[in-house]
Amino acid sequence: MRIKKHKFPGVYVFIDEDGSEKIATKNLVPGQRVYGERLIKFEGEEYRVWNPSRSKLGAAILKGLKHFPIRPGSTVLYLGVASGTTASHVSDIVGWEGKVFGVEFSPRVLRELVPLVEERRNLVPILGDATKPEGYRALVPKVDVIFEDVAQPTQAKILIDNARVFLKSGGYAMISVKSRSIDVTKEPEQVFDEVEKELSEYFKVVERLSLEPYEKDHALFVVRKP
Ligand SMILES: C[S@@+](CC[C@H](N)C(=O)[O-])C[C@H]1O[C@@H](n2cnc3c(N)ncnc32)[C@H](O)[C@@H]1O
Repeated sequence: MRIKKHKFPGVYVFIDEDGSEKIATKNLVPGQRVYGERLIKFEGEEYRVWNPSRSKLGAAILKGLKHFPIRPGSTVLYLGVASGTTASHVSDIVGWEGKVFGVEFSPRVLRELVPLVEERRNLVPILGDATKPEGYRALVPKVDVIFEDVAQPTQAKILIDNARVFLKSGGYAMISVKSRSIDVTKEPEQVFDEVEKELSEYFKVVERLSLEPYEKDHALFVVRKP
C-alpha cells in the first residue's frame, strides 16, 4: 500500500486493498489510537486512517471538498469537540507548530478526551458553552480557522458570535449543518438555503457541500470573514 500526499497539506491518500480510496493523517503521537481507527506504517511513518463515517470533515474531504483552510501551523477553534474523533485528525494536520482549542459543554464527553491530550499537547480541551464565547475568551487567542459541529438549532448564530470574538480578519470557518437539528418539518435544502442566507450576512460563503451518503441531511459550509 502506497501512501501519497493529498492536495491538502497534512492530508494523505491511498488506495486500500479493496480498491477504495481512503484518507489518513500522519500520527502526531505514534502508537496513539483515538477512536479505534486503523494505524498504518509506511516508509517509517505512522498514519491514522480517517473514517468518513465517523467524521463529517473526513466525509467532506472524500466527497471532493474544494476549500480546506486548515493547514500545518494553523490555530483552530473547534466548537463541539466531543471526545476528539475529528479534532485528533485536525491536531495531526496542524502539527506541533499549530494549536487546536476544543470547546465542549458535556463534561462526560470531554473527560474521554483528557487522557489523549496528555501526549497530544497541541489539542487543548475547554469545558465551555459555544453559545457563550465570553466564557472562554481568556483561554483562546485570535485563530486562523473556526470549525463548528454542535448540531444545535442556532448553529449559524453560534458561528457568527464566535467569529466576532476569535476569528482573524480574512480567516475561514467551516460549519457542519444538520438540517434536522434546525427544523425537522422543512426539506433539508430549504434549511441549508436559510442557513446560507444567515451566514452570508456576516461571512462570504465560499463553498457548500452535501455530506450524503456519509451523513444524511447534513451539509458543510466553508465561509470567510471579510
Ligand atoms: C455531533 S457531536 C461532535 C462530533 C465531533 N465534532 C467529531 O466529529 O468528532 C456535537 C457535540 O457538540 C456538543 N455541543 C452541543 N452544543 C454545544 C454547545 N452549545 N457548546 C459546546 N458544545 C456543544 C455536544 O455535546 C456534542 O458532543
